[in-house]
Amino acid sequence: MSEAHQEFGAPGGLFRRLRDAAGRDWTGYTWHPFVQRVSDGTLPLLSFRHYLIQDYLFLIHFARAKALAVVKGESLAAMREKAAAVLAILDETKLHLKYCAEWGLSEAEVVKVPETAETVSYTRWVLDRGLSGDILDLEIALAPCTVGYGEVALRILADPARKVEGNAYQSWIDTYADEGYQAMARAAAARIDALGESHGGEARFARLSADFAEAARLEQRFWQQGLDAG
Ligand SMILES: Cc1ncc(CO)c(N)n1
Repeated sequence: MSEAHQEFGAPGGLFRRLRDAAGRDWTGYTWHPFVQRVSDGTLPLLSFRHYLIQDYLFLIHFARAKALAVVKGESLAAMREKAAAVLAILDETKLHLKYCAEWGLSEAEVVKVPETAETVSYTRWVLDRGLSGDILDLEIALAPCTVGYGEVALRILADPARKVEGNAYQSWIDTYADEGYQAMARAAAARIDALGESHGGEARFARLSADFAEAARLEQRFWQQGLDAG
């Protein structure tokens, strides 16, 4: 896999330092077997379906966590960016509902599905980091999600084993490869870099890096629940 991460964060900035420090937790997330099988088209539909329904429920709570970043935003520019990100998350759910509609599942049916432990643990952990910490703690908990899926898409585009023709998961891939999503992911990494400067990232590195790696492991478990359902 090439240099997909070079897209996100500045050299020497807090985002790249956290990503590098997360090591295998990060690569195990962004190149999880679930992702590889989306790329080569061999993921069982049942796996994808389980994942996508849980991801719909995930995004509802993730939007709430992003909204907390509006509340905790320390500048008008930050508040605007986060408000737009809340709307982007709510837009992302259209992808999920489109797939669900193809499977004959309505939104009313999807929201009735109970959240799994993987979904609850990840989303409520992010909310808790934001409630108990400051804006940097919250953004660190949010960033692996936003930036990670940007990297996932770039890894898939660069994958020699990628199935391009007739890949059932192509519209999922397109959503995250889309320039609008990629720009949001780059902006999220840039914000981490800026907050690192303004909010003492250096002195707080040990805790921030533990949180970043924790989010990456929670993401891995999120993919894994899909694989296990296949
Ligand atoms: C679990 C998870 N992480 C990240 C994203 C990207 O928004 C998503 N849709 N779901």
